[in-house]
Amino acid sequence: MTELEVHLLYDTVLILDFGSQYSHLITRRVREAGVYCELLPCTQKIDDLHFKPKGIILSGSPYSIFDDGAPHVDPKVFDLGVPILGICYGLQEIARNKGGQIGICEKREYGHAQLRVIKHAEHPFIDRLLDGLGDESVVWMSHGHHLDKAPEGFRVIGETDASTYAAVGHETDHIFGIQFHPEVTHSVDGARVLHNFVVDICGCETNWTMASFIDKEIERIRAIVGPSGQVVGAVSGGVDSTVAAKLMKDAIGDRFHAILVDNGVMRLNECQAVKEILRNRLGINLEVVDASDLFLGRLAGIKNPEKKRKIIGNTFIEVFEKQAALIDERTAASGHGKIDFLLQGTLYPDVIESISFKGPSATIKTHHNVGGLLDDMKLKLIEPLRELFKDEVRALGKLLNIDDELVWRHPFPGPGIAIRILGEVTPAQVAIARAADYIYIEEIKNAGLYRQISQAYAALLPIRSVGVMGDQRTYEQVIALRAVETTDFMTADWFPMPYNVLKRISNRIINEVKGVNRVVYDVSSKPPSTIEWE
Ligand SMILES: Nc1ncnc2c1ncn2[C@@H]1O[C@H](COP(=O)(O)OP(=O)(O)OP(=O)(O)O)[C@@H](O)[C@H]1O
Ligand SMILES: O=c1[nH]c(=O)c2[nH+]cn([C@@H]3O[C@H](COP(=O)(O)O)[C@@H](O)[C@H]3O)c2[nH]1
Ligand SMILES: NC(=O)CC[C@H](N)C(=O)O
Ligand SMILES: [Mg+2]
Repeated sequence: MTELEVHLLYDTVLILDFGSQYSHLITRRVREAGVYCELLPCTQKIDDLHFKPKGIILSGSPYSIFDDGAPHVDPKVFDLGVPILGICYGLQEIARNKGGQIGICEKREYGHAQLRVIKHAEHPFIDRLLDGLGDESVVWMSHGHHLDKAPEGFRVIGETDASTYAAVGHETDHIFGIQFHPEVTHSVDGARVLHNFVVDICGCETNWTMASFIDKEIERIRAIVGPSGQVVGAVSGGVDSTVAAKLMKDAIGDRFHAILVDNGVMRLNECQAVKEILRNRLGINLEVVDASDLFLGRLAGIKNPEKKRKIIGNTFIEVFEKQAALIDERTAASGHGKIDFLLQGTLYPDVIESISFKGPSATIKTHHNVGGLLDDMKLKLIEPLRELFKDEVRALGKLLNIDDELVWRHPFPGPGIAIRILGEVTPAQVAIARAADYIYIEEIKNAGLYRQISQAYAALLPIRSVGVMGDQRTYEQVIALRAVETTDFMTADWFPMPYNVLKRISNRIINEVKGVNRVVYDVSSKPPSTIEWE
């Protein structure tokens, strides 16, 4: 099946990650240039690579190149004969391998710098990297080491006041290094530099578009599933699983079975709404399996967030397995094969996170994870979105004619409202949290702010406070409103909600939701807080 992998269908640039916090951005910028690329840890052995990249980018790194445990690249990258671009630490790594000299900056350079472009009429290939930048360009620097001497054969193509070797290139080996970071928007012509590298230097075709992806992916799914194979998919109504489901439906029609598990902690009216939207607008026959009693029964008495998450994750698996078996029975006479495949909406950030060369990071939260389904099920995975970022998924959704309402939906976690009710999850608490959340989102939409906010929800706190309503003392619970802005959900800023909107929301929640007499607004960023309260 390897001939169907995406990196064999598109010209692919390989980005080797040395742990910089900007490595994902390099990936984003290259894709924005219309070129497909993949991020792998810098420890990737070239002999184990399943494809030949058209070019390689070495990222920056928080390490000092002189550190004992500093990460290093497989020297075989230099034997592949493809263009290489080193960024910051990546440049230093090139120098280390090619015999240059690296030294410690007298003054750590952090922030903006003026790059002066140096042209070489007699060496036209190296001029390509900074082509179109004019004589000078503002770049962004973040380093404490720099080159004291470039390796043999490298010429300076750009300098700043503090860095003599701000950009270097090798005319015949096609190896380049830059001390600045082209991937951050503070480098004004950064996107142009990366475009120059992947297109004009590596010669990649700029055909990575979501339109071409659709055709290739549908073909790929058909080849994998075969003419009679059947597929089940866990579909939540979230944008990822909806887009994945639409692709699958377009590829194999009614041999795809979408299942939404009602775990009793979905948003108000959510299951029915999702079912109707998916059926009426996308032609996907989604089956809602009501397992709310099972989930709520198992959650009874549980206060610990991690326990809640695990119970919900495991129960999902159980319900899902049972359902797949039922579908097999039901379709036994259809002439279709048995269900062999499980559709997942895994995105590239999930994949990237699990490949870091530093190994897995500390567990902050156990994300309910469909991946867990696999241990017990013999189903093989199909993950059409595995190579995509969330904004690419949204673009894909639009091309697949999925409504804006679905495409721009705020993400909703699998464990749902259970991790937004602090303390014990009971049907009564679910009802309060749901009602408050519904009003909150409705008012955000009324105010025209839904798209500006990346994710918003109401959390129900387990504490009571004193209030006065109709001259009576009340002693009731607190709703905490959360709204964040983020692109990647790894970091997030709290959203500056206009006061008049807050006022309306607070009024409505206190008046309309029984059991709540106080509303507060969460002004914490991630980090150090997280988006969900549990
Ligand atoms: N209630 C549910 N029923 C069936 N599958 C679910 C349910 N909740 C989550 N899933 C599965 O878990 C996967 C991961 O959930 P996740 O919330 O990350 O993605 P999503 O719901 O598709 O999109 P979004 O991130 O926008 O909410 C989903 O793609 C879906 O396959
Ligand atoms: O499908 C999911 N299953 C989970 O278990 C889960 N936990 C958190 N989230 C979502 O992940 C993003 C980051 O959330 P945190 O800042 O709370 O970790 C936010 O978008 C959260 O809603 C989940 N999604
Ligand atoms: N941003 C970077 O890649 C920094 C590389 C290295 N840590 C230095 O300080 O020079
Ligand atoms: Mg979701």
